[in-house]
Amino acid sequence: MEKSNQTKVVLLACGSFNPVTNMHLRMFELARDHLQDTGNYRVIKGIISPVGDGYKKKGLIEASHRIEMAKLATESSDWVTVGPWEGQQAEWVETAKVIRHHYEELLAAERNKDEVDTVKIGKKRRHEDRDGWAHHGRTGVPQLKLLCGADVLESFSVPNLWKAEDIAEIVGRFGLVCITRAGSDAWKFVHQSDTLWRHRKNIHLVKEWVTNEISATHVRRALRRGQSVRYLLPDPVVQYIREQGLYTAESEEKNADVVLAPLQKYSEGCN
Ligand SMILES: Nc1ncnc2c1ncn2[C@@H]1O[C@H](COP(=O)(O)OP(=O)(O)OP(=O)(O)O)[C@@H](O)[C@H]1O
Ligand SMILES: NC(=O)c1ccc[n+]([C@@H]2O[C@H](COP(=O)(O)O)[C@@H](O)[C@H]2O)c1
Ligand SMILES: [Zn+2]
Repeated sequence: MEKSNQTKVVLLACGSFNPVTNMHLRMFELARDHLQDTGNYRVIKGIISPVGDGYKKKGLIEASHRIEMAKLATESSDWVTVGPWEGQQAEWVETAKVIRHHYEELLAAERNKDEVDTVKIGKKRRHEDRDGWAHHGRTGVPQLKLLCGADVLESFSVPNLWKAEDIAEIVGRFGLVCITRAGSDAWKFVHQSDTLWRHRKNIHLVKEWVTNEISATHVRRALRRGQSVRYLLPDPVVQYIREQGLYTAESEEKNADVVLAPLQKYSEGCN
């Protein structure tokens, strides 16, 4: 039941989605259950944001295909949608920037809703927290949280992959919901990082008890070998891959000799 003191939340998942799998969709369901079980949150929307081609990950096929597959995969969901903006950018976009973009969209939508409602406009407050990030005190604006798997959380410590200030902004200003597996050391990881520990109240670790090892890498491998991927991906996605002839030995070699965009950017010291 909806309570007035519940915080509305939108979940944003950034990743390759090369292709989107049933596990990616499960992440959203697990995260929503976890947040709503606390009694403090109401999850109103989920957004899948496939990364742009500029990310240069090995085997990454065109964003237009990955966006289309994500749209087909979410046709059956009444709350998870696709955010195509990131995938449409020519250059790779840092995740913190992607979150900011979606937060601006939420604010704009809320502004449109109560533009003429002077009572609500009267409630508008802009305040800054202890880290200096502006928050909009308007009651209607949902929180936007990044949804990811434990591998992304653990990648925070890979040298030259993430900027420290981006990590601080993601966990400090927005918040993180992370799907972990039984036996995963995500809590230890949070404990060992001063930034993550400082913002631990904004980090929700969701334990997945029924472990599911579906990975896009496995799916691409099976497709190259002409094996069935049915029930690993939603049927419309399987059909699209077949129709378009996606995921071949050739596509797996894309970007084989290129450095991943963030590593390129941050190792050059031009951040
Ligand atoms: N089995 C899983 N359990 C928890 N999170 C997962 C799982 N698979 C993917 N994720 C998460 O889904 C998001 C998108 O990941 P990504 O597109 O890399 O999928 P993937 O299946 O890991 O693909 P790949 O094998 O190409 O790395 C990331 O946040 C990742 O951590
Ligand atoms: N510094 C950063 O903002 C940064 C670094 C590495 C990966 N990422 C993002 O994390 C996601 C990881 O996706 P994959 O697990 O498919 O590689 C992508 O959306 C990528 O853009 C962001
Ligand atoms: Zn991955």
